[in-house]
Amino acid sequence: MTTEQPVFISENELKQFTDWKEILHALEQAFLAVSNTDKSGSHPYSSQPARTFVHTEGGVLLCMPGFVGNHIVFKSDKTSTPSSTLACKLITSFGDNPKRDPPLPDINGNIFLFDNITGKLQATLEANYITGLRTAAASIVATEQLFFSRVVDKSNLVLGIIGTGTQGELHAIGFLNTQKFAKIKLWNRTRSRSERLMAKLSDLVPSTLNAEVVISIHGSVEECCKDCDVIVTATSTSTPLIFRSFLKPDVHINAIGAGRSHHAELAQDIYDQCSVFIDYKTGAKVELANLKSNIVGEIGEILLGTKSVPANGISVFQSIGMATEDVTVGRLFYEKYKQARSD
Ligand SMILES: NC(=O)C1=CN([C@@H]2O[C@H](COP(=O)(O)OP(=O)(O)OC[C@H]3O[C@@H](n4cnc5c(N)ncnc54)[C@H](O)[C@@H]3O)[C@@H](O)[C@H]2O)C=CC1
Ligand SMILES: O=C(O)C1=NCCCC1
Repeated sequence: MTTEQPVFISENELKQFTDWKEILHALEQAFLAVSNTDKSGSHPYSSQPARTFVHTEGGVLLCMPGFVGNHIVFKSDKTSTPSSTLACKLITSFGDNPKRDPPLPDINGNIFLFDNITGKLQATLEANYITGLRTAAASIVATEQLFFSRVVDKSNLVLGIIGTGTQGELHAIGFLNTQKFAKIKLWNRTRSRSERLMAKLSDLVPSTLNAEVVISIHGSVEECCKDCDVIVTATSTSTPLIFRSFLKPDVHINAIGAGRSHHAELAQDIYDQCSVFIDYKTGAKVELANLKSNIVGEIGEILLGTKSVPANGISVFQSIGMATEDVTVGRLFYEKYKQARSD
């Protein structure tokens, strides 16, 4: 039996292993795993309860356990045999943190990876950066399925980012690295935060798929959403920021922010008319219980071919965030860490 001690993998170590293609693959595996009910086939499968919340005076602690069986860790390794991974993310959200001196992130978390045979802890991974990456990758996979699959003319597409905090930033970077856009439009409640992101993106752009992209900052949500084909909302607002009249008829929205509820960013007149897809039904039963809209299905059901994509109209990916995403992405980063150590 192994006597090895668990390793701790810091944010700085993790950053050098970022590979968007592999992360998108890990997300596809997570989506497939939650929607697949057949353990005997070739697809991954999962065990994942709804996450639990512990509320305190200052914030909330989320406990996110998950297991994914029969998943392929590396897309690029054609010979890799399927793996099974057990993990639990513990993550806090303390809304006053950004106002502290020095400021702290609102969200702070760690992923605990366990040996699938013995149940022993193998690794603790700092999870602020991974949470941002996997949330952005979930939106990118959802956008590929719900938007790019139904769009004929892919030239001159416009992406809008509403909320340029940690999640907004990683979404912008993820989309720049994986999809073609002619323009990226930014809005944030505090303009200086959009300016900071614009400067960062301008430095990154030459090394991405989008060397010619035009980036702009907007003074109102309405102006930012105008002409957008794809929108990301990544704010902690508790009241709606986007109304139907701001939108193109076939826009796709990734709504990821979680203020008082997970569906506060979009007005009811959008939910009255759109097709909503989610990450997992088990979580939606709890966290989207008050959402009045047409929830068509899970992204994994599209990937499995058991649900089809509406040909037109507004599509919304209502991202809750789920443990299986942290399971497959956490395992990918752990394997990359081990490879780097053995080189
Ligand atoms: N769906 C998912 O899987 C995940 C969702 N989240 C949620 O995404 C949201 C953003 O998270 P981070 O970027 O990490 O936080 P952050 O603190 O870096 O950014 C928060 C953003 O929300 C904006 N904001 C806050 N209150 C607002 C209001 N009333 N009106 C307009 N804008 C407002 C801020 O200006 C800032 O741009 C949070 O609600 C968080 O809980 C975070 C991680 C995963
Ligand atoms: O999925 C996650 O991770 C989170 N979702 C909501 C806010 C905290 C982190």
